[in-house]
Order: sequence, then structure tokens, then C-alpha cells
Amino acid sequence: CHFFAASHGATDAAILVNFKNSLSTNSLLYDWNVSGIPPCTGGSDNWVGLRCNDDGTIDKLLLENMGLKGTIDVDILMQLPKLRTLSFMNNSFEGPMPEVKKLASLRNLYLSNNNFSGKIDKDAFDGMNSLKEVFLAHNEFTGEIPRSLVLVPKLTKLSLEGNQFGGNLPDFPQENLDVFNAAGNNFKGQIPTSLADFSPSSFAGNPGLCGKPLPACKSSRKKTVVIIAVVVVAVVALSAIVVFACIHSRQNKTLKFKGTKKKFGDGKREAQSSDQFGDGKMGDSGQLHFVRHDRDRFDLQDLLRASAEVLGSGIFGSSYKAVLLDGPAMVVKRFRHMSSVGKEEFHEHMRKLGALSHPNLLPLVAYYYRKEEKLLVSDFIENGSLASHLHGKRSTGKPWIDWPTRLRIVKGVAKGLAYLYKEFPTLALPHGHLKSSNVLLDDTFEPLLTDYALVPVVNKDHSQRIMVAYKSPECSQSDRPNRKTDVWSLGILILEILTGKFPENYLTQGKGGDADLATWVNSVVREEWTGEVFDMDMMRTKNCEGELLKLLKIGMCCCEWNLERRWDLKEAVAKIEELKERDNDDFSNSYASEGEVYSSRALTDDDFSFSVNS
Ligand SMILES: Nc1ncnc2c1ncn2[C@@H]1O[C@H](COP(=O)(O)OP(=O)(O)OP(=O)(O)O)[C@@H](O)[C@H]1O
Repeated sequence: CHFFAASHGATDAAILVNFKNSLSTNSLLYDWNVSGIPPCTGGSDNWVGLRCNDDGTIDKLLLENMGLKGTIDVDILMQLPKLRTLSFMNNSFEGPMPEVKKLASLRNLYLSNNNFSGKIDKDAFDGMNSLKEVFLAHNEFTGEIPRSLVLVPKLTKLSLEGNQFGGNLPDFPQENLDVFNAAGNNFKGQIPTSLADFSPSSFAGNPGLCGKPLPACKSSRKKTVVIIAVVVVAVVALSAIVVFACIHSRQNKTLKFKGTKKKFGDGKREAQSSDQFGDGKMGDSGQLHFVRHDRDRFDLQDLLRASAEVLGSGIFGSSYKAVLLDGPAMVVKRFRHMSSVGKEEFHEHMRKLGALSHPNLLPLVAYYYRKEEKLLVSDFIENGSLASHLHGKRSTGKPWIDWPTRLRIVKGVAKGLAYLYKEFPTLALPHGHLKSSNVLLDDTFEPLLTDYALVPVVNKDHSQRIMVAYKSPECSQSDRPNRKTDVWSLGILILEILTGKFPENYLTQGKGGDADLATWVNSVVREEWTGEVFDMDMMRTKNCEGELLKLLKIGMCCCEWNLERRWDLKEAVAKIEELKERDNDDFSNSYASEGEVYSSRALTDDDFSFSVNS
């Protein structure tokens, strides 16, 4: 049995390396190497981005957030017969839709957030009878939804938002389709009945779409009016004939006449009630609850009517920017994994969030409650997230962030976190989801935390799988979050700010693999030149190395695996507060010598001694 697994691994190793070499960037697949340990010996996941079956074959390729470029060579992947899940989300792949139907046994296909483009062939999904989840969001796909995708028999999740798909939305026959998102495309016409029970946000940003759950189509209203008019004319004509016949036959037909009238009455009521149905339903479910008194009121209809733009689809759901008529730009974030919490409990928690006020927290403005989904509404922050500044495409023209600004961001984040700790003294995870896309930057680059304190209302299984705090060593190993867990997320964020590298462990289900940012930084600063870990953009600030090095140590102490030795938040905040914010000249006077130390050697254990003593 062992021999079988090992020989399988060797074959798969060659196939995977072949695939790696077919990509135009692949540096993050650093351990994909035929001469090293095989990818799946004994069913363990030895290579980054792989999930193995117990028999040593490959089950999932999860190559997300790796800056991968090029086109996907499906012919190579066809040689992995047990491959069931393929994810290339958040990379820079280009070109047409890969020929995925060659992977006929695939169950899950995730291609969101790349640069795939063009029409998808009508038969692109033919024969994919096992396919369940298809995520194509935020690419540049055009044309209609291919017929073969509509006919995939087991489809349960389809995410198409943020493309340029057009035409009418087709009727989806699958009974188990429970996630559908077509927002931010060019779809037009009436929403088919099979999709009418999805939330309005699934259809936002398609100006030509109408019908339940969006407001009724004008043309169908017109049609209704025409039908009513025809019925009225017909009834009047019929009545005239009946009256005429009555008079002529000298029979008492009053009853018949009344009966005809009554029928007309019913018809009219039906027409009215179906009109009211749409509006009335939207009115009931469209109630936004405002949690602050200092804000102008608007309702969900205003948001739906507003011009909407998909900002991104995160792991909870999608976020939209909606610019209200004559009003401000708001962000509506859709949460789909909050169904276990009771209605009152949810309202109560939202009230608590609404009562928070701190310069480093993005305030919650309003929310919307429905059993199956919730919407949280906040202000749109024009300058975007820290993630977009650190990792966004340079072509977007965003300026690089210098060291003094990065230090100010870290200090602001620490203050916001300290406030949450004070306000939620009994919560294990007062933030729970601290990461760079949840740190927004205002016009002066002051940080604003978002998506905070949501653990009490997110379904437990979802938070465990998805939220950043649960990627910490204590959660991924023994599922025990505690008051030091957010400190670990803070440490990762600090290392991300200093290195400019994306922390992979958010995305690899946090099994404490070797690839996490903290482990990488640790190995580099101890074994090589410490200077190599720092983001070169930041190094344009002269003579900042002393404080920079101190922040690196703070980050690493926050990422300490051993909980006993890891700082609590108070200690971390105090150390961060001590860091000096000086202008460049001051740096050059005070830290030149320390800067030389930093650039000429690796750190030793002594450098970290303050983590234990203080
Ligand atoms: N209020 C806001 N103003 C401006 N940009 C925002 C705002 N809220 C979110 N964003 C940005 O919109 C994008 C999508 O956000 P969203 O919160 O849906 O996903 P995420 O932060 O990437 O992941 P997660 O669902 O895990 O929080 C992100 O780039 C985020 O930084």
C-alpha cells in the first residue's frame, strides 16, 4: 500500500511540476519540486496549494492569491484523475475560459478575481455531471450565460458577479441552487421565476433587470394594463349583448348580469393585488434599521435604485458601493452565514455595534435583517483598503506607502483594537477578522477597522472555516480562540505591512503550514539578511531602520505560537505606542548605527529577549 502511494506521488509530482512550468509566474510554488518530498505521501499535503486523498492521489488544487499569471493548461491537469476541486481565485490569469469540460469529474471550480475574458462557448460545461460550485466572479467575461452551464444537473452555487455578461437571465432548473449572484453585469429583462427568491442584491448593478425580487418590469405593468383594458372592453361588450338579449327575450337576466359584473370585479382585484404584491413584499422586507441618530435616513429601495458597483466578493458574500441620489456613497455588505442567530439576539448585537464610536473604527450605519441573509450598511471609503495599497496593481496609480505612514497605520489599528477589547470585555475575539482588506484608509491614511465583532452573529462552522482569527495556531490545532488570538492576527498584519507580502495562511485554511508569513519571516530574519524581508517601497524612507526593526520584532512577538509567551493586547499596544514617529531627518540622526546593524546581519535569539522578559 505504501509503495503504491509513493509511486503515485512520484508520477503526480512530475505532472504538477509540468503544470508549474506552464505558468509564467510561479515563485510561490517553491516546494513543487520533483527531487524533494512527493506531494501526497501517506495522504498528507506536502506541497503548498494541494489537498490529498488518503490513497495519496490529489483531490484539490487550491492555488489562490499567489500572483500566478499565464493561461491554464487543462491537458496537464487531465492527468490527475482524482482531481475534484480547482481553485485559481485571486490571481492574474488571462485569456478565455479554460477548457474545463475536459475535467469531467470536477465538482468545484473557482476562477473568481482573475482577468479571464471573452465569451464562454455554449458547450463549455457539457458533460460536467458532478459539477456543483462554479465561481467566475470579477473577471471580464462577456456574452450570455452558456446553455451548458444552465443545464449542469447538480449545480448548487453560481457566482457570476462583476463581469460583463449580458442577455436575459435563463431559468435554472436545479432545485438545489442555493447561491446565485449575477450582480454588476449587463443582464436585462425579466428575472425568471426560478431565481425570484434570491435576494435583490444578487441582481444589483444590472440596470436592465426587473421583476421579483426587483421592482416589477415596466413592460409587464404595461401588459397588465392592456390586458385589463381588453377585459373591460370585453365585459362591457358582453354586458351590452346580455342586456340586449334580455330585453329581447323578455327574460329576467339580472342575476347573469350581476354575475358577469362580479367576475370583472375579481379580475380587477387580481390585477391590483399582483401589482401590490411586488411593492408590498419589498416594503416589508426592505426595512433598514438605522443604528445611529446622526445619519440621514434612506431605505432599501433607495439603495436598489442607486447606481451600484460590486466592490468585491469576500468570503461572507459580496460588497457593493451604492451612490444614493443626491446623497453619499454607501457600502452594502451581504452576509449569508448568519442564519443560526435568533432575530432578537441579532438586533441586540447590531445595537451594540451601532453604539461604538472610535476614530479608528468604520461605524455601522444601518442593517437589514432576513432569516437567510443580512445586509450591513456603512460609509464608502474612497481611498480603499490597506490590502489594495499594499498588493494592488501598480497600474491603478496608487502611491506607495512610506514608512511613517505605515507606522501611523499600525498605531491606528492598535488603538482601534484596544477600544474593541475595552468595549467587549467578555468576547474571546473582539475583532475576529483583522486583515488588510478589513483596514480601510481615509484620505489622510488614518486606518478604519471594519468587519469587527461579528463572531457572535456568524454561524460557528462558517467562522471556524473562514474567519482570520481561526487561522491562528491555537484555533487551527485545537479550536480554542482566546483573548490573545486577535493579537496573532495583529502580528500577521504588522508583518504584512513590513514585508508587503500577502499572508498566505488566510487562504490555506490555516493548518499551520510552513508557508505562513510568520514562519517565513522568522526563517529569513534568523538565517539570512534581515533587510531582505522588508518591502522595498518602504525603504525609500532614509534611516528608518531602527524603528522598523523594532516593529518587526513586535510583529514576531505577536505571532508567537506559544500562547504563554505571546503578548496580550495591552503589551503589544504599549510596545507599538513606544515607537517613534519622526520625520526623515530625525531618523537619519538617531538611527544610523542601528540601521547598519540591521542591514549587516541576521537577528539572533537575544534580539527577541524582550518578548519573554517584558
Ligand atoms: N466601506 C468600504 N469602503 C471602501 N471599500 C470597502 C468598504 N468595505 C469593503 N471595501 C472593500 O471592498 C472589497 C470587498 O470587501 P468584502 O468585505 O466584501 O471582502 P473582503 O474584505 O475581501 O473579505 P471578507 O468577506 O473576508 O471580509 C475589499 O477590497 C474591501 O477592502
